[in-house]
Order: sequence, then structure tokens, then C-alpha cells
Amino acid sequence: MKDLLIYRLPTEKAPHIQRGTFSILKEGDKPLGFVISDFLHEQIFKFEESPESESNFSFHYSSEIPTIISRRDYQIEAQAFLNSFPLLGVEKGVYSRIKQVPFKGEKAVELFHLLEKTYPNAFCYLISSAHFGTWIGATPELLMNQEGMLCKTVALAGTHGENEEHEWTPKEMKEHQFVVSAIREALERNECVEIEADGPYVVQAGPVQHLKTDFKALLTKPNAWSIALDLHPTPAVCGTPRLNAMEAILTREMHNRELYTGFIGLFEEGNTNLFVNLRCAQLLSDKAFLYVGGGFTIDSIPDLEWDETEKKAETLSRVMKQI
Ligand SMILES: C=C(O[C@@H]1C=C(C(=O)O)C=C[C@H]1O)C(=O)O
Repeated sequence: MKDLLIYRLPTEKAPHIQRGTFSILKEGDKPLGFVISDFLHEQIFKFEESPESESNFSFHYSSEIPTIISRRDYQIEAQAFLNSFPLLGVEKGVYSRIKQVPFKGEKAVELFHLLEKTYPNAFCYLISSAHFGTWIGATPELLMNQEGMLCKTVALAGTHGENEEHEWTPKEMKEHQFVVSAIREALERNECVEIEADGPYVVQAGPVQHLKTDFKALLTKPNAWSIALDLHPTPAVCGTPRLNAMEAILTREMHNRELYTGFIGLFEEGNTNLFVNLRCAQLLSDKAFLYVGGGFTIDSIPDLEWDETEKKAETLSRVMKQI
């Protein structure tokens, strides 16, 4: 049974549909083509297309059921996450959870097509392999676009509901600035020059709005893969300082993030389009696990953060309900 890869880059008219094999990238190897990594780069998979087509395709489903927490338990756990900040020296940390919704895995391709129509500016994908089961997503967050020596990335952090019209608070601006600073530092560390940041401005991403800052820089050598590995995970999905936030996440989150908040897309030195794997779900035959999170600083209120994860979950759940 072959693996499946379907993806569509933002603004592309038609998706790429491929059968082939996902395999684990060996440490130190530089990939060429489609790649997907987990949150901590412990596993990076590359895809190789097979020439022959097989008609009897069926989806791979993971047999593991992740931990789902209730609103009440989230409040307790997210508060404990927050309480660990002074002890661990964390200034910002991203706490996530999983929401379970009913969905028939066999409708995955139909869902993909609806997602790509609904979110023309997102990176949309559907992948299925025995390595990780079946995942689908429509992410608004670019990790790295590279054409020749020009490299682009974004800071995307700070969230309001689609119809919220109140001002962005200093707390939200600060959360965003952590990401801006970390991106600039990573680009400088990797010897990029002419680094320009434009923002923050507000963008719509389905049921939510975000603060966004666009970055542009020039590479001085062919080190796009090292830059991607160093940029990711940014404080938009991990925190600041990075290692301290990782420790808080690994200690207090109730599930393994698997492919959520990893990176996904196409890598080729000089022609790269990688995204952060957000607004995504793992599909089983009769249900979907939606992975959602949000940034915490010391003055965050867990109950409001829960509401934010509910809105982010709607990116996929709204579209699932149409099927
Ligand atoms: C972590 C997620 O989103 C990230 C966190 C955001 C925030 O904290 O405001 C905004 C956009 C993303 O960078 C998610 O969608 O699960």
C-alpha cells in the first residue's frame, strides 16, 4: 500500500496529487522535495514519488488515541504551565491541546478539496503513511520561502476572533515581538544580510485574525536548510527562550505534538516553500483530532486561551461540518 501526498501552495490553482513513499531522513542529510518534520525535528520525513499508480489505495490510520482534556482540566494544566515560567525562566510559551470531533476518514480527499477552496491563501495538504497515519491541514504560517538568494519568512502571533474589533493589547504586541526578535536573531546568526521587517499588520485566517510581520533577507551562502532548521520552532509555536519553553511544553502538555507545529512543504536549495504545520488534524476512520494552541505570557488567562483554541479549531471543524 503506497503512501499519499496531496498539497497545494498558497494561490496555486490546482493541487499536486502523488503516490509514493515517505521515509525518515537520515541525520545530517539535506532533503530534496517534499518534507515534513515533527515539532522537535526528532523525525523528518521525505517523500519519493513512485512512477506506477496503484488503484487499491486505503488510508493509513494511527492506532494511538491521544489524551484529550476537558475545559476544566485545561484550566488546571495551563495554569500549572504558566506557574512554571518563573522557575524555568520562560518569558513566552505556547500551550496546546487536542479537540476531538466526529469525521469519517474516508472523506479526507473531499475535505482537502473544500479546504483548498475555502482558504486560497493557506498551504493545504493531506498526507497518509504508516509512519504517522493520516494528517490534513490548512496553515496560514510561512516558515520559509526562498527564491535564489532571497529569503522570506513571517512572524505570525497574536490572535483575535474574526469579528473582534477591539485594539491589540500591549500583551499581544509583546507576544508578537518575541517572534519578531527571534526571527531577526536567527537570520543574523545564519549570516543573512539586508534583513528587512515590515509590520505588524492584521491578517484574516478563516475564523481568526493574526498580527503578522513580513521578513525579507538575502542569503550569503547556500545554507537555506540550516536556516530553516534554526528558525524553527519559532516563539510563535514554542516560546522564548526556546529551550526553556520546550522544557515547559514537554513537562506540562498532556499529549505528544507529533506533526503539529512541525514544518511541512518543499525544500530545494534556491527554491523552497516551507510552512509551519498549524490548523491541522490527525484523521482516524471515524474521528479527527484537531491540534490547537496559543501563546502564553505571565499575564495570560487560561480560560481566554481556551476560547482562542476553540476559534482556531474552527478553521477545520467548520469545513468538516459541510461534508
Ligand atoms: C499555535 C497556533 O498558532 C500560533 C499561535 C498564535 C498565537 O498565539 O496568537 C498565532 C498564530 C500561530 O503562530 C495554533 O494554531 O495552534
